[in-house]
Amino acid sequence: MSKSNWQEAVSAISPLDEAWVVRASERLDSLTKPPGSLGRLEETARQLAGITGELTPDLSRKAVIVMAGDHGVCEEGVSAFPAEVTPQMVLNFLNGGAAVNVLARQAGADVVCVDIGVNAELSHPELVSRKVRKGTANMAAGPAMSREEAEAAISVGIDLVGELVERGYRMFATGEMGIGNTTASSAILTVLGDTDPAAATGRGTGIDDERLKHKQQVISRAVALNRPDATDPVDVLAKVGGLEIAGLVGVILGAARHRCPVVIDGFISSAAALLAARIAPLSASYMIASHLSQEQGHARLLERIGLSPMLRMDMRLGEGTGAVLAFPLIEASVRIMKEMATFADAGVSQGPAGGAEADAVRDANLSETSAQQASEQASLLAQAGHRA
Ligand SMILES: O=C(O)c1ccc[n+]([C@@H]2O[C@H](COP(=O)([O-])O)[C@@H](O)[C@H]2O)c1
Ligand SMILES: Cc1cc2nc[nH]c2cc1C
Repeated sequence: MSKSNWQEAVSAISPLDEAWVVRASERLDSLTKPPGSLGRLEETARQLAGITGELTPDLSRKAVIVMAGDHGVCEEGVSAFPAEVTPQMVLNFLNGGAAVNVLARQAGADVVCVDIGVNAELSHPELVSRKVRKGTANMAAGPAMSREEAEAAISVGIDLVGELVERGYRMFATGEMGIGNTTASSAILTVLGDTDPAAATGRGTGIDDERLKHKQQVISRAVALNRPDATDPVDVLAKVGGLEIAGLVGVILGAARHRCPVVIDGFISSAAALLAARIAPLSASYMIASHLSQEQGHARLLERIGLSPMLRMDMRLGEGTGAVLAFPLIEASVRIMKEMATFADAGVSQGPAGGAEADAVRDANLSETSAQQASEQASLLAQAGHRA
């Protein structure tokens, strides 16, 4: 059987370039600061070098891809908001009035809004119309979609990233809109994260205690009915996932395929990231976790992928809002590499004071620092892929 285009993309994902991680480490240790003192910025600079094969990649052309889809499981009363909010918010994104639009403008990023599975017929000059089907089916009554539909939605994400890379985009953020999609994401965490539905389920748009219990029962019912195979991530996606989640799996795989960093937003995006990491373990090293959502289960999802979030903002909106907030931090790490003076340039003394012996100690420490950090990071990134 010939490979589908998404399987081709998966086979084309390669590991980070370790030689560039080491080069980045050496550069970082030559800059006027104690080694390692810029913490996560340094880690990000090394990761970006390993991803792009450049010390100072130009990531200024960047987009948040907001995948939108409806969820049949809304019939079960699992959300605090009605399903019609999904198409209404799509129009809000297109008109520039949603939170993600504001934060994207602040970060100098473009918002690309995709109809991958909204029930309504939507039309707007800026809308990317790639509907795979009108909404998922209710997973509490049968599979959310067929395997073919899940694969088609993954391909939508991969193809879109390919098109954007052609147009010069070099960094991506994941965003989504779909009333009911925290139910799908919690079901994914339950199955792939081997997690009790109670620990995997949160309040989404803001449900009360009674509805939360009901939502957990709906998830347990959907998992028992569909029996997704935890060793087959595409089966899990088709049976208890969502079209926009599948589209984001494609965005993540596509970014990794094109050696671009992909910034992961909150709970739903992280469910897509866990699926992507299970489909293609190497894709995990291209991910940057932006923030820790308030949604119950998010920390566990990130831990299962081996990611640690950059920010804690007590947000739980989705849309890509947290991911877009992290863009300037990621660009700051490139700027550090580009603009900071080295010890030699600035005539700043490096390491412990006094004598040839101190110099020798310093040199030993420094070379250890570079090599150690680079190899630690390479192995952490490899482990992230391995764990997922
Ligand atoms: O990303 C998150 O962490 C997040 C947490 C809670 C809710 N959301 C957003 O809220 C919607 C899903 O919530 P719900 O309650 O309808 O399942 C969907 O449009 C998401 O973008 C997003
Ligand atoms: C208003 C609204 C905006 C959203 N953005 C993402 N999910 C959302 C859910 C609601 C209800």
